[in-house]
Amino acid sequence: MKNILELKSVTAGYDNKVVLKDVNLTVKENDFLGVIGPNGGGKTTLLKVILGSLKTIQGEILPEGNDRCNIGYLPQINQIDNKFPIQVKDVILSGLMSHKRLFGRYGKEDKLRAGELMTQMGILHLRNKNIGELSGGQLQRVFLCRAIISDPQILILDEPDTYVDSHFETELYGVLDQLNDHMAIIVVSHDVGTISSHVKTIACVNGSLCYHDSNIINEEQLKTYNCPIDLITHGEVPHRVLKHHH
Ligand SMILES: Nc1ncnc2c1ncn2[C@@H]1O[C@H](COP(=O)(O)OP(=O)(O)OP(=O)(O)O)[C@@H](O)[C@H]1O
Repeated sequence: MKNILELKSVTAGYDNKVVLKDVNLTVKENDFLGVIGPNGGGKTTLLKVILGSLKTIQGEILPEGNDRCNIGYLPQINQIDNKFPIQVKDVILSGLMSHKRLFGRYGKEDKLRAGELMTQMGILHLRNKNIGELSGGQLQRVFLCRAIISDPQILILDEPDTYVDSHFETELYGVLDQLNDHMAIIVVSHDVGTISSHVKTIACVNGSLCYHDSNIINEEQLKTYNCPIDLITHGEVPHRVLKHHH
């Protein structure tokens, strides 16, 4: 399987504060990586580095610059400004913006693709609504369509299970399983249990990054990875932290 993104000895942070130290990570085609870790451990910082919105202090990311792979990104829903008066269909099409020349218009095919995705996510009836009128789960679906409309090589989701009902959560992971046939997926979650049965491998981020080449991980391993279980699960600690991948 081909490597599509590599982080080599990356150190990153803000001003003089180092948040991630000496991080190594390789993403291959068809990877489905779950990123877990305690609050403030650096999960979002890792995503910013991968997305190129935060410069590294040290280390390198391959491929460099313009050769960087195409990445689709679903931000945390609470970071989205839904007061901005924009319609659902235009939000989804805006996922193609960086692929269009400046002032490039969306073509017929782009609009058809947006329609297909909205149908797939069950939100076609919302296409002319302003995003401010949507529920958290509906907004999540809209931004997922936006993230995948350009058919990226890697899809990154930051806490996609927040603000969604359990029905959509199951549906979401069903959609992700399908997408994983032709794109790598990185999903950040606080909740080990939720992502457990869907990811193929796991990275624990708590200042450093420990890669676990399996979706089954136990409490002991989490401790050695500097990822204390009590900090990353809500409520009861499950006996078996992660289930088998089906
Ligand atoms: N823009 C910023 N400027 C300065 N410090 C920041 C900035 N963003 C994050 N930090 C700090 O970096 C550390 C890691 O934050 P980050 O958001 O990456 O963690 P996280 O693992 O995603 O946390 P959470 O699970 O709470 O979302 C925290 O101590 C945070 O306060």
